[in-house]
Amino acid sequence: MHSNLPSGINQQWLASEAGPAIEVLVIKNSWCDAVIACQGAQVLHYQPKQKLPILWLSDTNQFQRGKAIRGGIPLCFPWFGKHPHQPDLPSHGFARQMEWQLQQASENIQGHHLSFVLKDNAATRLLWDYGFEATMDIHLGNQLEINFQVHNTDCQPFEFGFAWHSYFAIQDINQTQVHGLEQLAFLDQLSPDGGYSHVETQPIRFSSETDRIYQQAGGHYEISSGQESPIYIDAPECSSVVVWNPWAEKAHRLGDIPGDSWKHMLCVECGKLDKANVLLEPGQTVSYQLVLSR
Ligand SMILES: O=P(O)(O)OC[C@H]1O[C@@H](O)[C@H](O)[C@@H](O)[C@@H]1O
Repeated sequence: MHSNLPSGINQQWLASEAGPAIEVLVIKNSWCDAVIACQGAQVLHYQPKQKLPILWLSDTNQFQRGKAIRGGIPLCFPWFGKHPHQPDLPSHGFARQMEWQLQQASENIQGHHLSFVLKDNAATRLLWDYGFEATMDIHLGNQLEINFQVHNTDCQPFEFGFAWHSYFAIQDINQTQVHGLEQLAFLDQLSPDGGYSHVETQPIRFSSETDRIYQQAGGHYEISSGQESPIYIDAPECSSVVVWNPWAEKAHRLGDIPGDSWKHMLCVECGKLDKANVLLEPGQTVSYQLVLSR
């Protein structure tokens, strides 16, 4: 229970039949409406005033503590995708399944500001045996700004990968385009040939399952879909971008993408991953920023 939350923030619990509920902070200010889960410090909803929501969130989430929430902005950390040596470890790391501590919540004329921290503990040590402190600073104003910081508190270096696995709300995948990744080599995760040998000259359009990793991304992208106003994504320090839509068949295999809801979601995931993983020396800190607007 958090005492002294500033006005405009309400603490709520998302009920789960499967066990303890998930704590969320519901924010309303003159700029936006938003919902943030303390599990994963995960933004679940962000809607600038007079505009459509920017993020997609599954209707069928069970909000079961310790289980990844499908939608919003889960953070993949300290690895992306399958663990490189131990495939039985959780996909996309453990940060999205863990409870982050709310350290600070404040309000000013530009909106609300929340600061969450996750430090190594017995559970993280079992999965990744390093001392670390990760901070997620979230500003909820006329744009959504997230600053992610990793500090190495260990006495040895470690390597990590991360991505904001953002699920964007789109009108129709068949009418959607992503601008900003033209002319860049990408790894097609669905193609058996491997390697960063694929390049497209036009904005990305979608007509089947798509799962691509770009490693030399420029940091500025735009998603346009039908008549809706575009979504702008800025992540200047993130050279890796994953573009993912599961299409019908994989959506039905995965949890929490019911019916044709896969047509209304698109993941554009900014971070540093795979061959762009970050090596952090003891005592060092690195930080990355993500800004979303519409
Ligand atoms: O179901 P998860 O673990 O959230 O992962 C969803 C997807 O995440 C994407 O980032 C990957 O590129 C996909 O291959 C994967 O299927």
